[in-house]
Amino acid sequence: MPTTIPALARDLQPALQHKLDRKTKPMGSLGRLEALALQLGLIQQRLDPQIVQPTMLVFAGDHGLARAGVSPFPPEVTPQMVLNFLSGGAAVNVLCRANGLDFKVVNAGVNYKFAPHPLLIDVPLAHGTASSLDGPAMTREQAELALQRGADIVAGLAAQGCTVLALGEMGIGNTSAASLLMAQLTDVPLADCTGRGTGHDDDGLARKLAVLQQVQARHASLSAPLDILAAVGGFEIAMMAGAYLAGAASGMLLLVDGFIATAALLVASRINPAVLDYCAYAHCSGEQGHRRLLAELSGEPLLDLGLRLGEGSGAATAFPLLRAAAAILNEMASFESAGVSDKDG
Ligand SMILES: Cc1cc2ncn([C@H]3O[C@H](COP(=O)(O)O)[C@@H](O)[C@H]3O)c2cc1C
Ligand SMILES: O=C(O)c1cccnc1
Repeated sequence: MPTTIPALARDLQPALQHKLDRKTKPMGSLGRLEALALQLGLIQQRLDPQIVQPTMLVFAGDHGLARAGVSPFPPEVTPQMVLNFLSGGAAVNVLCRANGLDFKVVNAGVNYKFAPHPLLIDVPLAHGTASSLDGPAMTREQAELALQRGADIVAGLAAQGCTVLALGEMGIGNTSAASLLMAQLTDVPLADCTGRGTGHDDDGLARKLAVLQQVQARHASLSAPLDILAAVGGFEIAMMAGAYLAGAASGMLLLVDGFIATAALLVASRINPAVLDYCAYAHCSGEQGHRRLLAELSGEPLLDLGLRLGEGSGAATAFPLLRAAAAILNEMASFESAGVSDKDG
C-alpha cells in the first residue's frame, strides 16, 4: 500500500503565481480558476501542467446492511446499474462523454457474476459485504486487500500517463456506510451525518437512523481507521480509499465527487493526510452531511448544484473547470506578449 505521498513542494508557487498575475486580466480576477491552475501546477511541478488521459473510475459494491431497509431501493439495483454503466446509459456515462473523461467500472464486490467487458475491471473481494448489524462488514484482511486493489488499478493508470483521476461509486446502501464512517472518524453526531440517500421520506429517514444507531453502538469501541472501515464497509469505499492514496502518490490531481466519495477520502486522509493536497472538491451534494464533511477536510466545493446522485456525476460535471484552469495558465496571453498596458503604466 503506498503510504509515501510526497508533501506538495511549494518551490514553484511564486513562479506559477507570477505567470498567472502577468496574464491579461486584473490580478486574481479569474478567482478560483486561478487557485485550481496553481494547484495543478504544484501537483505536476510544472508551469504548464497538462491534462492527460483524465479518467473516471466508478467502484461498485453491495452492502449486507442494505437488507435491513436502510435504502428505499433494493440491492438488485447495484448490479443492474453496473450493467447500465457498461452499456453507457447512466448519468455518469453521459457526463463523461460530454466532458471528455475516460470511463471504467470496477467491480469491488457486487452480488452478480459479470461477463467480461472492455469497460469492466472485475476484481471483486466477495459478493457484497456482511451486514454491519451482525458483525464487521468485512475482515481486516479484506479491507487491506481492497485498499491494495484500488491502489494497483490507479498505479496502472499512472503508468499510462493519466494525470487527473475522478472517482465515483455505486452501491445500494452506501450512504449508510458513508454516514457511519463519518460519525466514527469525526466528532459529528450520527444524526447530522445521516441523510435521505436515494430519497427516504421523513419516516424512512427515521428508520434508517435507528438502524445506523444500532450499528454504531455495536462498533463503538473501534478507533483505528482500518478497523472502522472493515466494520462498516463497503468494498467500493475501501478500494476508493486505496485509489486516492495511490493517485496522490503518483502525482495525480484527484477530483472528489459527492458524499460517499468524500467519506472514502476521509478514510484515506486518516491513513495519510498528505492525500488532501492533491484533491479538488467537485461539488457539494444535497445529501445531508456532505457540507459538514467537506468542512472537516477543509474542502471548498467548486459547484453547488443540488446534485445528490453519486456515481461520480458531480466530478464529471466539474471536470471542465479543470480544463479551463489549465488553459488559462497555458494559453492566455501575458501583458508583455499581447502589448496590453498594466495598471500604473
Ligand atoms: C437508479 C439508481 C442509480 C444510482 N446511481 C447512484 N446511486 C446512488 O445511490 C446509492 C446510495 O443511496 P442509498 O444509500 O440510499 O442506497 C448509491 O448506489 C449511489 O451511488 C443510485 C441509486 C439508484 C436507485
Ligand atoms: O452525494 C452522493 O454521493 C450521493 C447522495 C445521495 C445518494 N447517493 C449518492
